[in-house]
Amino acid sequence: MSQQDKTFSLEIREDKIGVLTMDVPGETMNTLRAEFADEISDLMKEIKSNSDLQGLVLISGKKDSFVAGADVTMIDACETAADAEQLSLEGHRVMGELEALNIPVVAAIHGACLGGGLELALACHIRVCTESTKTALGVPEVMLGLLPGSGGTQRLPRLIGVAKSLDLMLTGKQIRAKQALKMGLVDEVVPETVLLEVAVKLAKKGKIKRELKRDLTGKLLETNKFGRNIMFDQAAKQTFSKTRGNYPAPEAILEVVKLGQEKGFEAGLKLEAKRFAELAMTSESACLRGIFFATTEMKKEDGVEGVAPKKVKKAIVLGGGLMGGGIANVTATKAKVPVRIKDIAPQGLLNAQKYTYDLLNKKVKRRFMSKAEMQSQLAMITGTTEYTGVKSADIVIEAVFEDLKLKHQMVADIEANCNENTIFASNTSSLPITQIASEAKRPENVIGLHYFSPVDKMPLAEIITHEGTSDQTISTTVEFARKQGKTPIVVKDGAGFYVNRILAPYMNEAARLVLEQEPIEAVDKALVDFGFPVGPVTLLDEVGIDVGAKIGPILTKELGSRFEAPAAFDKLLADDRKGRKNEKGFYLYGKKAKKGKKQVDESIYKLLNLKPEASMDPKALAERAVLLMLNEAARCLDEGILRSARDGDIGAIFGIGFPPFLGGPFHYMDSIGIAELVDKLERHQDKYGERFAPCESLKAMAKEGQKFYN
Ligand SMILES: C[C@H](O)CC(=O)SCCNC(=O)CCNC(=O)[C@H](O)C(C)(C)COP(=O)(O)OP(=O)(O)OC[C@H]1O[C@@H](n2cnc3c(N)ncnc32)[C@H](O)[C@@H]1OP(=O)(O)O
Repeated sequence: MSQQDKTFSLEIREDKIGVLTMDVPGETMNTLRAEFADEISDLMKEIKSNSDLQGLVLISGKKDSFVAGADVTMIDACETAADAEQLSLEGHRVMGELEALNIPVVAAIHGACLGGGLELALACHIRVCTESTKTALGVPEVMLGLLPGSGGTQRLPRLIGVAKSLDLMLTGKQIRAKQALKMGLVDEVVPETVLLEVAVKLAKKGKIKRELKRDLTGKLLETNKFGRNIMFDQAAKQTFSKTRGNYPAPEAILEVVKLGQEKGFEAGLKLEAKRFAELAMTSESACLRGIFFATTEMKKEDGVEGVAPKKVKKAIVLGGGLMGGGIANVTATKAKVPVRIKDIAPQGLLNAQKYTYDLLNKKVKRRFMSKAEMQSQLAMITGTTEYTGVKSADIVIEAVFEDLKLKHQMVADIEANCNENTIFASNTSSLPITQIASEAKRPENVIGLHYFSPVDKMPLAEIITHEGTSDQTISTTVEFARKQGKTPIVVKDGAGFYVNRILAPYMNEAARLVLEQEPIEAVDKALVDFGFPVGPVTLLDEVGIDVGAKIGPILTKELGSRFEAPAAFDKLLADDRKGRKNEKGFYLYGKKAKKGKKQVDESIYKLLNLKPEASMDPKALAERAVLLMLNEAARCLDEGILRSARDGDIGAIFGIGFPPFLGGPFHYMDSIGIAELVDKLERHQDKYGERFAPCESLKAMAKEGQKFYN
C-alpha cells in the first residue's frame, strides 16, 4: 500500500513524541472501518518496537472533524449478527491495544468526535479538544438504533460516572467543549491554533492518575449495588415512558452498562459486542440508518439538478406573528443572513424580535452564548412598517394571515418594490401556490416555503413549486432553507401539499374515534404507543381547532369527500374552542390545569353529547388513523406531489413525527407488504366507509407484487 492510500501516518518528532494522523483518503470525514485493521496492527508494532518514543498524539488530518464514528455503511452491509459482532470485537481489540500502550497517548480533538470516534478518544489516556463551536462530542449510536460498540458502554461510565454516561448514551446528544471539560470527558480545552502543541505537552507530562469525582448523589447511587439498582430501575422507567418499547437500543444500553458495573470491564465488553450485533440486525436500526443515509444524500441536492443556487444575502419576512418571528430567527441565527421583518403594526415587530431575544437570552443564561454574540445576532433582525429595504432583498417570505386576497396584495406590494430577481416565498399551509402566483408579474419567482411550528425546532421545510416556478428560484430556495437548518423536500403544488394532506385524514379519523365514544386520552395514548411524539387530539389542540377546521373544507373541495371533517367541529368552534392558544380545547390549560398533569376537559363530552368508554383495542384504533395516512401518502407519490418515496418518508418523520423506527410511511407500507395493506384498507372500507378505499396505485402495486423501495 502506497503512503497516499494509507489512512494513518506516523511522524516521530525530534522531542520523541509521535504524531499519528488519521486521514481517510478521498473522504470528507474520517470514519472507522474494518479494512484499517492491518494498517493499525503494523503501526502498533512500529510504536511498540520504538523504545525511544516518549508519547503519542492522535490527531485528525481533516480540516474540521476528528472522527465521525464507525462507518455506518459498513455496519449496514453486515448480513448476519456474527458479521456485526466481529466488527465490534475488532474495535475492542484495537482500542484495547491503544489503551495498553506504555507511553501516554493523547487524543487531540477538533470537530466532530462521535460514536466510534469518541470511543477511540476514550481509549487514549488523555483528551484535549478545541474550544471551537465545530467541536462536538457524543455517542449518537442510539439514534441509529445501536449502542456504542467499541468499548464506549464500559469506558465512558468509568471516566465520567454512570448517570452522566447514560444521559449521553440514551439521548445521543452532542456536547460542546466546555460541557465536556466540566463533566471530565476531556482534560483540557484550547484554541484551535495550539491544539497540537498542547497535546504534545500533555503527552510529555505523562499519564494522568484519575479518580472519578462523584457528587453526593453519585456516591449514593453509583458506588453500591443497592443504589445502582435504584438508578437503573429509574432510568429504565424513564426510558420506557419515552420509547414505549418501540426502540430496543436504549434497553440494551441500560443492560450492558449495568452488567459492566456489576461483573467488570471484560464481561461488559463481551455483552456490548453481542448486543451491538443483535441491534444491528433489527428492523428498527435498519430504518434509523436509512434516515441517516437519506438525510446525508439530501444535504447534497440542489433542488434542481445542475442548477446552482444563488447566494441569499438579505431576506425580508412579511408578518411578525409566531411564524414570522420564527422564520426571522432561523434566518438570522442559523443562516446568518440579515433579515428585516415588515408588519403593519409596531407591536407585531416587537413581538417578532422578542421571539429571538427570548431564545438567545436562554442560551446566555445557560452560558452557551456570550452577551456580545447575542447582541450581534439580534442586530441582524430589524423591523419596518414600510416596504423599505425590499429593493435589495434576495428573498421575501410572507407569513401573513391565510387569506388569498391578502396574499395577492402582498405579491403586488412586493413586486412594486423589489428587484426583478427577488424571490417571493409564501409560508402558506393550505392555499395553492398556483393561486397565489396567479396575478404575479413575475410568477417564476413565486414559490411556497412551508415551515412547521415552532420554526426554530421543527426540522422540515416543504418547498412548493407551481408550474411556472423557475429552476433558479427552486434551487436558491432549497439552499436557503438548508442554511436555516432545515431539511427541505420539494413538492408539487396541490391542496395541503404533502404533509398537511396526509395529516388531515389521520386527524379526522382520530376525531371520529372520539365521536364514537372512545375516550380522548385513549385515542392519544394509542397513537403515542404506536410511536408518534404526541397524540392526534393533543396535536389538534396545539395546531388550533380553528386552523384544522379552515384547512378541511379546502382539502375537501380540491380532493374530495374523503377529507370531510366530522360535523362536530362546528360545535367546538361555536363554543369558542380553539385549543391551547385560547386555553380552551380538548384538554385543560392555564389555571384550570393541574401542574404537570395533562387532563381532558370533561366538559367537551357534554358539549358533544358523548359518554366515553374505551371499547376498541388500542392497536386497532391506531391502525384506523394510520391507514388513512398511508393511503394518502401513496396517492401523493402517484400524483407527483412527491418526487420520491424517500422524500415522503423524511417529510412525514421530520414534519409530523411519523415514528422514525418504522422508517416513514413508505418504508412502513413496504414492511406491511402492499398486498396486505390493500387487504387491510378494503376490510376497513367494508366496515367504516369509502374513505378507506385503497388508492389505484396501491392496488396496482399489490397486483404486480411491487414495493416502494427495492
Ligand atoms: C461501533 C460504533 O460505536 C458505532 C458507530 O460509531 S455508529 C456511527 C456514530 N456516528 C454518527 O452517528 C455520526 C453520523 N454523522 C453525522 O451525524 C454527521 O455526518 C456529522 C455531524 C458528523 C457531520 O455532519 P455534516 O457536517 O452535515 O456532514 P455530512 O454531510 O453529514 O457528512 C459528511 C460526509 O461524511 C459522511 N459520514 C459522516 N459520518 C459518517 C459515518 N458515521 N459513517 C459513514 N459516513 C459518514 C457522510 O456520509 C458524508 O459523506 P459524503 O461527503 O460522501 O456525502
